[in-house]
Amino acid sequence: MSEAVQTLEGWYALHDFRSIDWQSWKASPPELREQAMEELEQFLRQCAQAGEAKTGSTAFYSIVGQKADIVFMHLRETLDELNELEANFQKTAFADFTIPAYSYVSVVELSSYMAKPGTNPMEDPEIVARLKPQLPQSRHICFYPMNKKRDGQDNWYMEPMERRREMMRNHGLIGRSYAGRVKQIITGSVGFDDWEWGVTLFSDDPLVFKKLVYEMRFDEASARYGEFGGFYVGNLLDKPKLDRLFTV
Ligand code: VOV
Repeated sequence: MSEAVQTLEGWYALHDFRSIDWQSWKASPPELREQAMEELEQFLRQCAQAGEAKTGSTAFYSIVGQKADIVFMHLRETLDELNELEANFQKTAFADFTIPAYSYVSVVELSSYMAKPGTNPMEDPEIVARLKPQLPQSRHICFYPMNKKRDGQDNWYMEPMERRREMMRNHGLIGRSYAGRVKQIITGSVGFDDWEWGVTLFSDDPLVFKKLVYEMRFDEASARYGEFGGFYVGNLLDKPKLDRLFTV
């Protein structure tokens, strides 16, 4: 049996994608829409408080295309808190105008392929910060789930540790060449959701997503072993954009 890589886990993650029921939104009286927006903004303020208290982080983006209209990405200490957040949102008047489109449950993960031997990673503030990250306010988000293949000769899980380490080293080198232009949050979802990892990328330039993902397609870890689910891409929903989006 190949040796399983040790992983470090941080905050739990929920990606909550919603579509807007535009027909109901347009047909509802202005007071109800106003109330719904107020309750959404209150929910977002509560989410922001977790960021200020460093007990979690939430990102809120609109989604381009028909897969969904908005996404909340929540990071929290426990699955219970994620459940509470879901319920708190459902209780808002705004949620009545949304239709669940997709969700993804995972946990922020770092694997130890690149770990320095003989050190305790949890004593490294940089590692702790990566396990419990504050989500950036970048202009764009890109999310997709992925697997490492188990198919005949192309079985990631049958590769010896040293081979996998080498491939992850090359993967990391490509990633590092995008430093400062993109932030990646890799969340593990084995046992939690339908794919093995969630990949969430943040950047101010959406073309960086395309170029990075494309370049990685030629790298062995992705070229031979990567399997990918649907891609969701979107734009930061700040207050002016939120108001514009829902004004009818
Ligand atoms: C944007 C930059 C970037 C950088 C710097 C980077 C670096 C690294 C390092 C150093 C490591 C290994 C240690 C760790 O930190 O876990 C990883 C790990 C991982 N990655 Fe990565 N990755 C990036 C970006 C990045 C992207 C864009 C993707 C999607 C791949 C694609 O083809 O679409 C990805 C995937 C992953 C996955 C699924 C894992 C876990 C694999 C496992 O078997 O455990 N990743 N990644």
